[in-house]
Amino acid sequence: MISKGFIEDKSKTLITGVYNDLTMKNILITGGSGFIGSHLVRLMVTKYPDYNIVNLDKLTYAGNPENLKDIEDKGNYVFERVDIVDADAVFKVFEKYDFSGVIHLAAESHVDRSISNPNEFIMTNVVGTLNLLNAARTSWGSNFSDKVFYHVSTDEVYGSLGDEGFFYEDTAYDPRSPYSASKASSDHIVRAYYHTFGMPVKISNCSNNYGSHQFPEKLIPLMINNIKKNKPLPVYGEGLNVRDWLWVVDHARAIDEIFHRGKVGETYNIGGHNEWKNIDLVHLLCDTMDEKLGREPGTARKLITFVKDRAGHDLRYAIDATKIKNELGWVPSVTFEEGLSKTVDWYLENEEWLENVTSGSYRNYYQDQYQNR
Ligand SMILES: Cc1cn([C@H]2C[C@H](O)[C@@H](COP(=O)(O)OP(=O)(O)O[C@H]3O[C@H](CO)[C@@H](O)[C@H](O)[C@H]3O)O2)c(=O)[nH]c1=O
Repeated sequence: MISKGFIEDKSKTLITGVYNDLTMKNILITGGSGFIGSHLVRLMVTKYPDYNIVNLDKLTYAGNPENLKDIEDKGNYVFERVDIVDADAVFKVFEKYDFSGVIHLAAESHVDRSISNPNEFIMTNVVGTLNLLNAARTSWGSNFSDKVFYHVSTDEVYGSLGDEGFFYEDTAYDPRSPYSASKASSDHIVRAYYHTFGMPVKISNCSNNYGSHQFPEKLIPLMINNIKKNKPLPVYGEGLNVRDWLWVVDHARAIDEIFHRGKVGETYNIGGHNEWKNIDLVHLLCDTMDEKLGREPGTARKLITFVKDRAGHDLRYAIDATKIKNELGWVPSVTFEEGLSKTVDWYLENEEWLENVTSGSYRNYYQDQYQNR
C-alpha cells in the first residue's frame, strides 16, 4: 500500500515524480466532478479501495468538487485540475501517475450549448480525446497488457429514430448536432487507435441520464427547479420528442461492468428501455412535485409553456441493451418511478446545491482554490 502520509500530503505528490505503487492500480477518470463522472468516481472509490482513483477535471460550469464532498477525504482519491485540451498538462499527469486504466467522461455535453457554440465542443470532445489517447499511447508504449482506455459516449451518435426501432451497437452513425458530431468523431478516433496502434479500447453509448447532481440546464433538473420556483416550464416544439431515460447510478454500474469485464475493441449500448415523450414526462414531474410540495393537483401543469423548437431536434432515441445484459448481466436496478422519486427528493433536499450551481458560487470558490496548482 502507499503510505498514508504520501497520499495525504498532496503537495508532495507534485514533486515526487511518478505516483506508482505496484500494489495499487492508478485509474484515471476524466470529468469526475461532473454529473455522471461524480457518480462513477463515488462508486469506484468506494467499491475498489485498492485502486487509486485520479479525477482529472477542468471544473467548467457543469463540474465542481462539491459533487464529491462525501468521498474527497478518502485515501484512494486524488483530484487534478486539468483541461484536456491542454496536451502538455495531460502528458504531465500521465507522467506523474502510472495509469493502468483510463475512463474518459470529460466532455461538453449540452446540445443547446453546442448549437450556440460548436467550437468549444470540437475542442474539448474531439481534441481533448485525442490528447488523452496520445498521452496514454506515449505512457504505455507498446506494452498494453492489462491496460484499458474506455471512452464513455452517447446514443446521440446514431442520429434520430422514427416512431419504431432501436439503436443497436452496429447501427450506422448519423450525428446531427454539433454535440453528437463531436462525440461521434471522438468514438471514431478511439476506434482508430484500436485498429491502427492496437490500443485496448472500449466504448459505451448511453441514453439520457437523470439523477442527483445534474446541472439544471438538462430537462429533468431544469423542470424540477422551475416548478419549485413557479417559473415557466419551457417545452420545445410540441413536446413530442422521445427520450429513453436511465438512472445515473445504473449508468455508473454499467461502466464499472464494462471497464472490468467488457471485451476490448467492443462497443456496448446502455439504456433503460424507458421511453417517454417529453410532454408526458413533464406532466409526471409536475404531478410528482405538486404532491411532494403539498400543492393543489394541477398547479405545476399551468406553468407549461410551449417554446420554439430546438434546431435539428432529434425525434426519438431508444436503446437496445441486449448485448450488455447477455454478456455482462447488467440490467437497471430501479424502476423509473423509484429513480425519479429519489431524484426529486434529492433536489428538494439540496436547495443550497441548486442555488450554488446556478449562481456559479461553487465554481468560483473551487476555481480560486485550484488556480495556482
Ligand atoms: C432543456 C430542455 C430540453 N427539452 C427537450 C429536448 C430533448 O428532446 C429533451 C431532453 O433534453 P436534454 O435534457 O437537453 O437532453 P438531450 O438533448 O436529449 O441530450 C442528453 O442526452 C444524451 C444522451 O441521449 C447525452 O449524450 C447528452 O449529453 C444529454 O444532454 O427535452 C425541452 O423540451 N425543454 C428544455 O428546456
